This record gives sequence, C-alpha cells and structure tokens, in this order.
Amino acid sequence: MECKRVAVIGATGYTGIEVVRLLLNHPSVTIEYLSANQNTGLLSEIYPHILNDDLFVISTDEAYFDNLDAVFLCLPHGQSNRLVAKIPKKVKIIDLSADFRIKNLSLYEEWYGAHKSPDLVKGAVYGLSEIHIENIKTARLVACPGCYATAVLLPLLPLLGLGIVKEEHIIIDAKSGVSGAGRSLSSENLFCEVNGSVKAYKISNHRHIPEIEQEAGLILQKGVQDIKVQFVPHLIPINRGILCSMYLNLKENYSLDDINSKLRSFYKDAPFVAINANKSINIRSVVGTNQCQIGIFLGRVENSIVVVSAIDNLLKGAAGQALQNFNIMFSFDEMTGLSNIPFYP
Ligand SMILES: NC(=O)C1=CN([C@@H]2O[C@H](COP(=O)(O)OP(=O)(O)OC[C@H]3O[C@@H](n4cnc5c(N)ncnc54)[C@H](OP(=O)(O)O)[C@@H]3O)[C@@H](O)[C@H]2O)C=CC1
Ligand SMILES: CC(=O)N[C@@H](CCC(=O)OP(=O)(O)O)C(=O)O
Repeated sequence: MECKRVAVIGATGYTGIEVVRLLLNHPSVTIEYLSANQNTGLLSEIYPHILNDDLFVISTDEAYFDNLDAVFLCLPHGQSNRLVAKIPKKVKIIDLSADFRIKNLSLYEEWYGAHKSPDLVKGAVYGLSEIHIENIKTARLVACPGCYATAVLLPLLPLLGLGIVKEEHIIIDAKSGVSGAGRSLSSENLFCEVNGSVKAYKISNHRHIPEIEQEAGLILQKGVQDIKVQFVPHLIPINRGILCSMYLNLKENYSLDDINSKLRSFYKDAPFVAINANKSINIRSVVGTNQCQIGIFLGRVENSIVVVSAIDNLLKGAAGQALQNFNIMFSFDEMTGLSNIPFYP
C-alpha cells in the first residue's frame, strides 16, 4: 500500500516522541520531518532511545505542509489553533491538544482563552476513536481527547447512552502518572515534590471537565453543559498510566451480568477496549499499549455500580489514540502499529 507522508510538530515533547516511536513501526508511513520549538537537531541526541541517525528536528517556524498527507500536532494548548490556518486543506490534521475539542466557543474561551481559528471548530471531530469512528473516517481535522477524558468517557458514554446509569451524581476519581503533565519544567513535578506522595488537584476545576460534560450531553442528546460531573484528579508518583474509578447509580435494578453483556456488545468491534465484570484493573497491564481495560463491580449502596478503567496516558490517552485515528482516517487497519502487549512485571 502507498506510504503516507507525515510530519510531527512538537516531536520533542512526551506525546510527540511517542507519536514518532509509533510511526517508526508503522509499515505505511514515511516521516517527512519533525519539528520543535527550541529543541532542534539530531533526534537521537535529544532522545537516546531513538537510534535512527537520519531523523532531524527542525524549528516549527520552518514547518512546511505542501507535500504532506497528514500532520500530527503535539503542541501546548493555544499553539495548534495558531498553526492550523497555515495548513492546506488537502492535509489531514490530528491534533493532540485541546484546541478543537470543545464545540462551544465561549466555553472554550472560559477554560483556554480566545480561540485563534474559530471557523475550524465546527468541522473538527472529537477523536474518541470508538465513539466517533464514522465521523473520523471522513474528518479533515481530528481533535484527540484529553487523557483523563478518554479514561472516563470510554466506560461512561455507553452506560449513559444505553440508559443503564443515571446522569445525576456521576462521581469520578482519577489518578495519573506525571508524564501527563508534559515535559516542560515545572517545580510541581520535580522528583521530590511527587515521589512518596499522592495529591488531589484542580478539584471540580480541571480543564477536562468541559469535554467530559460535552460528550456526556451529546450522547444523551442534551446540551453540552446540561450534564455535570464530580471530577477529582490525583497526581501519583509513576511515569505513565491513568486509573479512573467511577461511582454511578443504576436507573433500574440491572444485574452485573446484564451490564457486562451490554457493554461488551457495545464494544464488540473495538479491539482496544476490554470489559470484564469483577476483574481487578491496574495500570501495569495497560502501560505500553493502546488498550483501555474496564472493570465493573456492584456497589455496596443499593442500585449502584463502581466502574474502574485504566489506560496509558501517552498511548490511548494521547499518541496511541492519535495513530488509531490516523489509521481510521486513511482506511488502514485500526491496529496497525498499535498491537503491543505490555511487558510484565
Ligand atoms: N502528556 C500527556 O499525557 C498528554 C498530553 N496531551 C496534550 O498533547 C499536547 C502535547 O503535550 P506534551 O507532549 O505532554 O507536551 P510537552 O510539553 O512534553 O511538549 C510540547 C512540545 O511542543 C513544543 N512547544 C513548546 N512550546 C511551544 C510553543 N510555544 N510553540 C510551538 N511549540 C512549542 C515543545 O518543543 P521544545 O521541546 O523545543 O520545547 C515540544 O516539542 C498538549 O496539548 C497536551 O495537553 C494530550 C493527552 C495526554
Ligand atoms: C498529570 C497531569 O498533569 N495531567 C494533565 C492532563 C494531561 C492531558 O491529557 O490533558 P490535555 O491534553 O488536556 O493537556 C493535567 O492534569 O493537566
């Protein structure tokens, strides 16, 4: 099959270098160039785990787009929406930032500031692969979801959409490894600050709340701000991975077997989503993979369930889902370049 020519903009960040690693194992991709803000030069000198001596990182100011089929934007929020206007329409865009995730511009502005390419927001597709696969197939611009949002929405959306759980009192407790914060320096993420501790942060004030509420509202055919969730993220002293526990109330007295079979049937064609009743879920079993593992349990309170999901924030939560979306956009098998099994222990 013909190779697609791609560029990775922001290739020196944590998600960017994961995209590069995955692309190097993709049989139908040619990397045209990589770019960064300041960290330019031979990639193997910036990242010693990459041994190729022919991959150079240029400045994003010198980025060109004419001969590309696709571009991965792995930039901080507010930078992608600046750049997209320069990209010709024939080039497909896979954006890992939040710039095109939120459909309501005033809501976007509330959380991220003024949008620099508002005209392109409407046509962008929210890139939660399993849920929006049909729209992703024909999309020109895919906005990959946030890492926490992916771990929350994969179990939550079918539970809401199939009428299994109530939309009120959705309680989400999520924990993330430190790579979720990116590679740029911040004293909050220094070893001594993070190691040996766990902290809850941005309680009820995390920027993934609007995208979670938007998608929950859409699946229920309600407004993007009609559903409210309690969301508490925690920073834990590991490099990668997200574990998310959700406490939900059932609409009817469903058995666990019922819920398990409804979810399994919803995801029957989704190679990266694994559902199990009463299976203990952990981060180790998904790190290094594009999987989302989901465990469902009966709650102790009458008519309640507890749902636990785990993903690798840099793969299903970022670069892996981005490549999955690329595969869908270009009609490759969804799993191309993504079929890793995690190492153990
Ligand atoms: N980390 C994660 O788990 C996830 C991250 N995301 C999102 O993906 C995007 C990238 O995240 P991540 O890789 O973690 O971030 P990093 O901070 O690790 O990397 C950012 C990249 O963008 C470049 N860059 C930094 N500032 C600018 C600027 N002002 N203009 C142009 N380029 C710039 C950096 O270049 P240089 O090295 O030269 O500074 C680097 O290549 C973000 O929007 C993030 O929110 C989404 C899901 C998960
Ligand atoms: C541990 C940690 O700091 N995580 C990041 C989320 C990273 C991510 O996926 O989100 P965006 O793409 O929306 O930036 C945070 O809480 O801000």
